[in-house]
Amino acid sequence: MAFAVENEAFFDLPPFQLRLVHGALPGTLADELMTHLPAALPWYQARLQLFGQWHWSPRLQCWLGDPGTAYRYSGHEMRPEPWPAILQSVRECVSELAGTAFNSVLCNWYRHRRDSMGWHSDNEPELGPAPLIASLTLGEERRFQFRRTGERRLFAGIDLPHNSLLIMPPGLQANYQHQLPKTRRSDGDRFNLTFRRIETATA
Ligand SMILES: O=C(O)CCC(=O)C(=O)O
Ligand SMILES: [Fe+2]
Repeated sequence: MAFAVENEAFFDLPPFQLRLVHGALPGTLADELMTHLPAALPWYQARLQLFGQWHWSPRLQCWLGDPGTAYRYSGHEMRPEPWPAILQSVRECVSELAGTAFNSVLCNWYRHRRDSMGWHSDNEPELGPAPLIASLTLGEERRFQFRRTGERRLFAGIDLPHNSLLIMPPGLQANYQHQLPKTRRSDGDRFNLTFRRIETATA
């Protein structure tokens, strides 16, 4: 079930409710980010090992955070890069909307419709047992999908338009997985910034 109030929509993934805020950032800031994110962030393409074979990750990414927010991901210690000036007000705006003091962000750049992210949940131990994750989309609209952990059947899909913020509440990650599949529909650049709070931060 889904319903909308003014600039927000709510989606039930029982027993959790997701909140999608439309027009999350001032429009001029969202447009400015579209122009400047490619050069302003330290993007790279990761190499991933899958069933013994090495592949290029189907997207660009980078990890930003406060000092002390190192993070283990697929067995690698990820040292965050510092926050660039262009993201300071974005971080404040997203923290305010989500009511959470985020100290790190994973940035993803989907360059075209064949870029994607496979099924997973954001359940790294550094995030604590029940993290709240706030996911900001800029650029091309793409569909974000959910399934219950341990099931193959698709449970829900939510279209994430430009300048929207999806708030995934505490508890969701332990019970649902999500993915961003390839698509045939849209083909432009999409940036996604998933704001997180590393509970084990040392600084
Ligand atoms: O691109 C998205 O909307 C999702 C990204 C994501 O799931 C993640 O960074 O963990
Ligand atoms: Fe995720």
